[in-house]
Amino acid sequence: MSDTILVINAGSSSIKFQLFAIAPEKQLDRRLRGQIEGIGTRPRLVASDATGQRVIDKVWGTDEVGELHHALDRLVVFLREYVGRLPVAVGHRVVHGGPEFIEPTLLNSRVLDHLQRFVPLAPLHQPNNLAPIRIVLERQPHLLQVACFDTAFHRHHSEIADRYAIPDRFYREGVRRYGFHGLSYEYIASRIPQVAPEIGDHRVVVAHLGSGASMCAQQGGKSIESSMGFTALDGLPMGTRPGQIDAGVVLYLMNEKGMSVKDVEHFLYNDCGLKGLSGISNDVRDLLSSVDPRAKLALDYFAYRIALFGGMLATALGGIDGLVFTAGIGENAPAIRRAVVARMSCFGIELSETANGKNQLRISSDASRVGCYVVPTDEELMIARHTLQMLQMQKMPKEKRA
Ligand SMILES: Nc1ncnc2c1ncn2[C@@H]1O[C@H](COP(=O)(O)OP(=O)(O)O)[C@@H](O)[C@H]1O
Ligand SMILES: CC(=O)OP(=O)(O)O
Ligand SMILES: [Mg+2]
Repeated sequence: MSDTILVINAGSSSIKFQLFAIAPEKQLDRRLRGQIEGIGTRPRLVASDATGQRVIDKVWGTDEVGELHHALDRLVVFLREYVGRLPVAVGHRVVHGGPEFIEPTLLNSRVLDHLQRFVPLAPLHQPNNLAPIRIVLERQPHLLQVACFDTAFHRHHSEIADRYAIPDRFYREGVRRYGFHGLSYEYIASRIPQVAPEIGDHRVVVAHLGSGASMCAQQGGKSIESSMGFTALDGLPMGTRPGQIDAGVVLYLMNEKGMSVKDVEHFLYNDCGLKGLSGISNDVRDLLSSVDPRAKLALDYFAYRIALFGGMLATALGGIDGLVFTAGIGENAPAIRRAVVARMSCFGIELSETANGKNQLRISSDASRVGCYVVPTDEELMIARHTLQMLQMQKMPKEKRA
């Protein structure tokens, strides 16, 4: 059997994983993809093989898999039974790389300690991203592990895009507009020449709409600007996060409502966004099927803000030639895409109702000046590509490494 690369994308309540075989010509062959979702609520492991055939579907009680490390233990047992042998490398999604980590990085305990410092900047993600790295380091210290950062793809933004209007000393210590979902955007950038050659090197706005949501202005496969900033709280409203909010609201909550720093942090990461606004759910599927006017308000707000940020990013690019939707909502919710594009019609974007209704790759009408697309993202494949590159670099003699 060929060597394999295991990819782990540990989120706030799920662990997504994929296993890739390294084919002889150094191609990546997907062998297994799955996730443990509902950790702490309804823990369930599902995985499928390369043909899409389910190889496991297992449910546990919350008393058995209440926390991330329980889920990791279960994942190790499953992989040991199903795959039988160790991968040659493990690639991880790490949400925050701070100012220093601008490319995929080989992991060791020193790097891990450094990444631990960014936990306060991504409290929902970073601890869960780092937990599996620590476990592998403890149990298999010689196994090559690579951290791939959500922030890295945006690290070449211009200085003007990277700053807040605060004194320079804060910028120097790392208070910057990082941007996130970079692995997803990097993957989409790699797909655009194949799926939409007509927008090739032009000005593209990509909307990654999942549990977390953000948008990215790209040109020539590079990120120019992002809707997110220092943390993954900024920009678009999300399932449970408010997106852009006046800092004065935070001061009000603390000064007038007596909320502590921890209270405010919990509130902003868990109780706002679509969930807070609707009072119903953070899941777009629930809101779309609800007749409650608060669900409609939340969805209208979501589409309105996506269109507003679309305008902002089009300005950063000096115009727009393509609009791409991706991630859970972007790939599967025609009604959201319709509402966004209706608000962006001033840019010359028009949908084909039929194509949009079927989640087709190209969803703009023939008359549309701007091409509009649905491109499924694959953060795990992007991580596997980076990990393979790192593996190959490690095999090179030291003097030949870049
Ligand atoms: N068919 C669908 N229609 C509308 N929204 C959907 C659909 N399928 C998934 N979603 C939305 O996608 C979100 C998850 O997106 P995903 O990209 O998987 O997020 P993450 O990777 O950040 O957990 C869910 O919260 C849900 O609202
Ligand atoms: C950065 C971020 O918001 O990630 P996710 O969408 O996985 O929550
Ligand atoms: Mg995600």
